[in-house]
Amino acid sequence: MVSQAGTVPIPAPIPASPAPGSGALTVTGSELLDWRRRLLAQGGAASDLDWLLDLGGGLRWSQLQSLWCHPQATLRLDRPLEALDALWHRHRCTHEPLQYLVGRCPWRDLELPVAPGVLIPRQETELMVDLALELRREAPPISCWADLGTGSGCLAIALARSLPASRGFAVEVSAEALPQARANLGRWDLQGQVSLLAGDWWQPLQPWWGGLDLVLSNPPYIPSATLDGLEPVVRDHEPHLALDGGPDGLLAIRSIVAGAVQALAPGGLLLLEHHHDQSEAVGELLRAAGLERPGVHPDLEGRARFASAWRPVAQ
Ligand SMILES: C[S@@+](CC[C@H](N)C(=O)[O-])C[C@H]1O[C@@H](n2cnc3c(N)ncnc32)[C@H](O)[C@@H]1O
Repeated sequence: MVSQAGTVPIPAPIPASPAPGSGALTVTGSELLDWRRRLLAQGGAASDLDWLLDLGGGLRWSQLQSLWCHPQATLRLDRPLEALDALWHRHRCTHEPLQYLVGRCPWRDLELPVAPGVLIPRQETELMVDLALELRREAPPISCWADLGTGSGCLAIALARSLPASRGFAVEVSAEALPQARANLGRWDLQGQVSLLAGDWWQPLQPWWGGLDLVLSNPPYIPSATLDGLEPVVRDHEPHLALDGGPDGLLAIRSIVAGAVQALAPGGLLLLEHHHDQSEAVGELLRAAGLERPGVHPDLEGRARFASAWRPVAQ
């Protein structure tokens, strides 16, 4: 929308990382559209560049669209075009994910700080929180839960915000991810509600074994041999500890499922994300471990991407 004064209102504040480079923060619509045209002529996807303009420059997509009709409007960016240019160039040359370059990733209703060494939270994972709450709708209230392999802390933060009266645990083994998860939990003021525990899957949760009403995990599940075939933006920059699920992709899932009967509370729920072709194998692991009512849940494209199962109440 263009204001009376002909200035496109840029909503505030991208919590600004200091803008690299120098240059004017105020540009006209036509300057910006020329700049965009020039960059795209050199290659790259328009959707990626517009993402950078949004998250890196503070220019929402709808505001960009309005410039086609109002190229004379002036607007204020969070970073000068020279700095955005430099980030785009770096992304195109090195395949570094834009999320790492701007230091943030939109996920559910959050803008999560992310950095190399931490998995960039994925869209499909957004579904896990609502799925878990829906599955538990008829069950007793959740008082204690855990997120295994918390990475940026995305699932733990979203779950804690949805269940403010609960106690949560976020487990992570990566020395690079732990400080990011700690900072992100602090950013949403959740340190008192969610304890961040360093270690291997269930091990740091030992004092709470038998008392966890809900455990979520998006573990590494990509078969090792497949990693080389991933897009360079993922393969060369995201942490393999977060991706590599061993020879058949099920190494981490096996460990998590194996500990679930002991660690979940009676009647507790385990919910896992997995690769699109692992649904059957994960279901078998859940049944073989003594969990009951295994469930298969689709992502937004209808592919089976989540598995759930319950610890029997009487055991
Ligand atoms: C696929 S990522 C998920 C991160 C985050 N939960 C998300 O959904 O974006 C898997 C996470 O598990 C962590 N991880 C790998 N092995 C682990 C282990 N043995 N114990 C605890 N966490 C582990 C990785 O460091 C990574 O952060």
